[in-house]
Amino acid sequence: MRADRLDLDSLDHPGPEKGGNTAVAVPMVVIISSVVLAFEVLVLMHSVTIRGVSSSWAYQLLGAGVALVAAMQYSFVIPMSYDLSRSAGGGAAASGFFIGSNGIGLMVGICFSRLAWHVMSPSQIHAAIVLPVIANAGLGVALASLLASGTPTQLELLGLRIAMGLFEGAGQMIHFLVRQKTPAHEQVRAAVLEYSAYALGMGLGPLLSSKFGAEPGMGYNTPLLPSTAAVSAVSAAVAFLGVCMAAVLVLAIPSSPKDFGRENASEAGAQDAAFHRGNRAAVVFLCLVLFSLCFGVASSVEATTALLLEVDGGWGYHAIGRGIGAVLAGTAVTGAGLMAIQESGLVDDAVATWIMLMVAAAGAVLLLRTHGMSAALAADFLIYPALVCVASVGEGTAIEASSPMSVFSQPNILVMSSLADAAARAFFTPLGRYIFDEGGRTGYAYMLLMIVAVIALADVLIRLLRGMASSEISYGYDKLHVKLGAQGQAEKGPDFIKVFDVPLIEKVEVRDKDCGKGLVATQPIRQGELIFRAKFHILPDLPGKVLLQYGSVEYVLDVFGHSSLLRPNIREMGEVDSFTNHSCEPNIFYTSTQFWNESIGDYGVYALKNISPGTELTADYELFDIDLQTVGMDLSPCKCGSSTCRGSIRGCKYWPLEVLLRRLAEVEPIPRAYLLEQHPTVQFLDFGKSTGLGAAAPSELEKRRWPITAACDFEPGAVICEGKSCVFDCHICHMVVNFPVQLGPECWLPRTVVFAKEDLLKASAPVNGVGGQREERRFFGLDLAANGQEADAEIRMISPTEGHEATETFQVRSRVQIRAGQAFTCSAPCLHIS
Ligand SMILES: C[S@@+](CC[C@H](N)C(=O)[O-])C[C@H]1O[C@@H](n2cnc3c(N)ncnc32)[C@H](O)[C@@H]1O
Repeated sequence: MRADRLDLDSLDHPGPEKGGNTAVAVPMVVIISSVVLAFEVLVLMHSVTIRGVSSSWAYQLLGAGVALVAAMQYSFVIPMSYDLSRSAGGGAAASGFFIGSNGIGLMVGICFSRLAWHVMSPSQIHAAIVLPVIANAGLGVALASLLASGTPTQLELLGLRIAMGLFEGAGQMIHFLVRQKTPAHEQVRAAVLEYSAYALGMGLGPLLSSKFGAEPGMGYNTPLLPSTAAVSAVSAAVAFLGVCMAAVLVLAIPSSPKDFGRENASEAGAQDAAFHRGNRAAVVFLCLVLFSLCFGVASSVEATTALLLEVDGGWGYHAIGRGIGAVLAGTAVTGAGLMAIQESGLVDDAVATWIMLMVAAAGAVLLLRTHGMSAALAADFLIYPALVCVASVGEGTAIEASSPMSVFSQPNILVMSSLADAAARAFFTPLGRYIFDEGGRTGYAYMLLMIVAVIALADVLIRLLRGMASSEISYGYDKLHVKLGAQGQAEKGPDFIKVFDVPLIEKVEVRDKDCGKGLVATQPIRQGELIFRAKFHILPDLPGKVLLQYGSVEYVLDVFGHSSLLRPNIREMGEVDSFTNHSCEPNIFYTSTQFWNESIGDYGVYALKNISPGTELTADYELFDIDLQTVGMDLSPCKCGSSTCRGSIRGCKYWPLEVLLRRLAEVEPIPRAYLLEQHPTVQFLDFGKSTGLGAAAPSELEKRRWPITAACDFEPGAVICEGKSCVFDCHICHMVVNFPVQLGPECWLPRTVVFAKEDLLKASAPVNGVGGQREERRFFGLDLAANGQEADAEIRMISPTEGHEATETFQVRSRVQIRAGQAFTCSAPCLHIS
């Protein structure tokens, strides 16, 4: 098919007709860049809080915005690049090299991002990612001025293309962040959104530049590349360099930002358990192959169609710019359509991918069978958008299969796919033009069909391997499903083992803080106040994700990252409270569990201090009954920033018990004092320390009482304990007792016990002789024997009566032998207050 062979040298290039319109081009780029930039900065600074839009959507829009700007800049120069490439000499392959040359800058930028992601802390990353965006906007202005000014040189244009690639690569840090904030089930959507925005930018760029930029055929000089052979060697070397850099980056650099290193260990363990290692490697590898082939073919089609239109059709640069711009903008529309289809659940990823592959194949066949220019453009219209969408599904799939602590972490997969993209651009663009030049339309069309067939094969293999992995996952989920009844699973897909639909808490909001998400007060909160009642859920100790719907915002909780091991095989996961961060100077405190059964329970979250709006609510994790290392949380170093920060937070079991109990005793009276102040009808009794008494843990989960028992064996007549009693009005019926339990020598556990009405009556005796409205009883806190029943012990008052409401001391003596750990009943003294 040598008849199709292109003779670039024989082309008659138009000379420069006029300079660009600087006055229009610069403000255009400034305005577009500024709008997108302002949006990005707003999202980055978290001042965009749109109710009804999940924060993960906001991040995905941010990623799309960044991609749009990068693509617009990249493609603004495309018509010029075609012109530039031809003046460089070296034939079709050389022109391809010019078009793909920003891949070199891209690779360097990607390496920079990946290193920065590792070296910087999360807060530094948040601050730093604004920089590439700002630099990019500046570059856009420079580009517009240069092109509009009239006579850019080859070197200037090449420099700009490489700089564009560099900044695009540096902007990868933003994509790392975006993908980190995107839950697994939204990764494909995030990728499609990003690549659609990218394609839209690629479409807008040539349209804008053909309208406002410099005219082509201007004063380029100094041909840079001499021959096709040299260009082929350089592009193969660039592709090889990309592969090597990917290998070094993913193997040598840990996956997480500086302080997040071990935090994700349990998550990694969970995901590793759900996804066989070999399968993961194969899935990621195949996704990358698919991804780079798709992008390679897409960029090759884009550049080759331009060549075809120019050489065969005699199209001018502006017409080519508009045509290709329209194809790329069409990609954005296809991407949006794909997203809409995915969101509506009409077809799944597999069906959508296969439809698009068939469309791409139809495009190649069209190229094979027809000769007109409109058919060539139509083929581009069919192939380019379809393959970009397949590529984005491939990248999303690879990220779904990521595992934080392995080589296949999200940042690593993004680096690998970006480098694969850069290498594919650098390699396939000249290759496509070269094959077209050598083999004509037919050869080129066969090449495309062959690559589409390889992509299809890769897709089949990926789906087979994923199917094997997901059957492993679903085994675990099925068990959970049976046990827990995973409501919401049907609508939300198999990603979630549970959906917690939580009403808004009046004074609290979830916001991004230095240690990830945190709870922040939105209104003043008084010391001791009950801020909210927090619910917790009992889950099996298996990996999985839970969807937390808080008002209209959705958060994803990871079972291993957001729950603690309650006992072997059972975990406890809170709802909004899962976002409470630790501080060594906490301002909230949890009361003991008030209620729980086999699936849920709740506890009170109280303020230890007056808390002003905007202050983060923090608890002291070392007051919880958990070993942070065992549950996979690592707070070393602690980032609470308080002046008394203990530096490393490991769990209460590492504290001397005496110190721990003293600290518990310090905080418990605070909510209690507030409660008593707010509710004068609640009576409080400090029973006092007693060496003779203990408390038995409830034998079954549903029992919430902690029965009082003998701490050791007592012979008949022995003194079991001395305690404090008080008189209360039976109609009020609220009694809170501080009942310290001895755990060792000088080691007391303060315990607040709330007596319900029936327990109150059992633990008190009627006081005779007081008239009026009040029906009064004396409260002892111990179970009294019912009338006619033999009591195991006897209560005697030992302190002088100072008034009928005064607290009085009593003594308990055993009547029979009482064994250690045994619950016992007492006989009440005869009470008469005149
Ligand atoms: C229960 S979660 C709290 C919510 C968490 N910030 C999030 O975004 O999901 C506990 C995790 O928060 C982080 N964290 C909380 N307080 C911290 C602190 N004082 N210093 C360092 N990391 C902290 C740790 O990564 C810890 O594993």
